[in-house]
Amino acid sequence: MSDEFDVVVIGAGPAGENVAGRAVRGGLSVAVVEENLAGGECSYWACVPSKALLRPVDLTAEVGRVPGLTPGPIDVAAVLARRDEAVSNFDDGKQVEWIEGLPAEFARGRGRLRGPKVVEVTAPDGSVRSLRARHAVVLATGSRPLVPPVPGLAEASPWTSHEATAARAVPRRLAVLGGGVVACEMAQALHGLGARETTLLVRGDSLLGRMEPFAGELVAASLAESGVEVRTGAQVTRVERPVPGGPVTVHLAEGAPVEADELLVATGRRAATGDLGLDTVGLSVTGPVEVDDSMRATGVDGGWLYAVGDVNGRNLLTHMGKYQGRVCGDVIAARARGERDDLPGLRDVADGQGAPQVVFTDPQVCAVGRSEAAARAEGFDVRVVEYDLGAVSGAYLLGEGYRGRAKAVVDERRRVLLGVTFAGPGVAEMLHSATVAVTAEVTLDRLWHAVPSFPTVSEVWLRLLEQYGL
Ligand SMILES: Cc1cc2nc3c(=O)[nH]c(=O)nc-3n(C[C@H](O)[C@H](O)[C@H](O)COP(=O)(O)OP(=O)(O)OC[C@H]3O[C@@H](n4cnc5c(N)ncnc54)[C@H](O)[C@@H]3O)c2cc1C
Ligand SMILES: NC(=O)c1ccc[n+]([C@@H]2O[C@H](COP(=O)([O-])OP(=O)(O)OC[C@H]3O[C@@H](n4cnc5c(N)ncnc54)[C@H](O)[C@@H]3O)[C@@H](O)[C@H]2O)c1
Repeated sequence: MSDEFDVVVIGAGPAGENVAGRAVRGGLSVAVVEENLAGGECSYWACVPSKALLRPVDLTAEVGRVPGLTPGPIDVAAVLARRDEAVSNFDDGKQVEWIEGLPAEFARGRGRLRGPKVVEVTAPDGSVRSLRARHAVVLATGSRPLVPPVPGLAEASPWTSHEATAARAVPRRLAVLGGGVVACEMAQALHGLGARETTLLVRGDSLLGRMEPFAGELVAASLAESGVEVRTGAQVTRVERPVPGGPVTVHLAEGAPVEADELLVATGRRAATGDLGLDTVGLSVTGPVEVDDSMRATGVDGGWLYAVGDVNGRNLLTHMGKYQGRVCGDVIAARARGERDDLPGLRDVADGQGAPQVVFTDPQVCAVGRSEAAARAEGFDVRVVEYDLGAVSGAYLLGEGYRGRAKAVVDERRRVLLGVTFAGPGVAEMLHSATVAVTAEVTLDRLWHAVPSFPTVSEVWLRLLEQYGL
């Protein structure tokens, strides 16, 4: 078994797997090092289980809007069983098979840099193997949940998304700290699956702070209507859990403390750069690993170190990590062959213009490109158009009380879209139309000829253009 490869990838999450796939396709030999399960957070403790838990809750809300249909009670045991199936019962056999079939070497263990182009792998049995990279080492180690330094919080052993998505039972009383995507999605999922007393503790005054304000307002209203208590301006001062596994009390700067059976902390994530041996290659990193648009880490002599996915902090999203992985694998292969490394496909363009993202709540929220605030901050000549999604004929036919909103941010100088946001039931599948329009910089005058079908919610495209004046 050779210990020298063209490329060594540390981390077999979606980003690392894509680097491996593209580098092998480019004719290179690759080793992939993974300390836990091949497939990464996304497959077992993030995207996949959270969406498996949300789907029945989402569908129940959807059915409830259609006159003549009555949603039945959710069979929680069946939902958890389906979640387990979706995460392959935490067995990564198929993923390892895929990596080995590329073909690439799969090395189970913790990877750590030991100087330029050398990765030391400590296997679960404690044995150590040294892998040498001829061309590149790629960090694809993802991110870890961030638990803020609130007195008593860490000692209370709260859930993070890791435990919440893998829950074996749903607590009756749940407190959720945070107001971002994980907090909204998991509060809704667990409330719908039986956490009858769910309290969302939001530090600021709105949910989903990075998106257009109406998105967070619609999600907050929906959560409140379903019975979730949304407390904005909540400053947690102290947490108590005298008996491990027993009730937890969350003290706030103002108002009554919240008592719950479980506390979920969803206050963001930090890049997984700890104990990676970055100091052995001259990098001192406290946050994410900074990279250029070819995914190459900045400040490393010889330019052999790359970083893709959550660990580079560009956009903490699976599809963006996979995209970066494709760019990275291809650019490494081009450089290894001594070919041009600046062709259009060999640079990350999408991250800088606003990554597409779907929040799988009810209503769903999806956005691509720049929000109005971001576009203005960047100095664009901005004009915005908005439309009530519930006023589109197709929305009326989907159910009673369909509520939603659409917003387009236009660059007036070029008459192209800088960003689009939709919030409403079932809008997730509409996002890619916006992603194509924003990425391809289609002019509004040309978009006018992209005729949406009747009676679909997509007719909002027509309404937005009419609002604009076409
Ligand atoms: C609850 C939740 C829901 C989410 N839902 C979505 C969603 O719906 N859509 C979406 O696009 N994104 C979603 N995300 C974000 C998404 O999970 C991440 O962006 C994605 O997993 C990042 O992929 P990655 O490959 O960079 O890292 P990861 O998936 O974290 O994989 C990194 C891998 O590296 C391994 N590793 C780390 N250090 C070492 C080491 N030193 N040696 C060996 N192996 C190592 C880890 O074990 C892990 O397997 C969600 C996140 C959370 C928390
Ligand atoms: N559907 C999806 O695409 C999806 C789903 C889940 C997660 N993700 C990704 O995972 C990443 C992590 O999600 P997240 O929700 O944990 O992070 P986030 O950054 O989206 O939200 C963090 C929230 O925690 C709050 N917060 C931070 N520090 C706090 C403190 N000390 N006290 C109280 N509140 C505090 C912030 O105000 C914010 O509301 C996101 O970047 C997201 O892109 C994506």
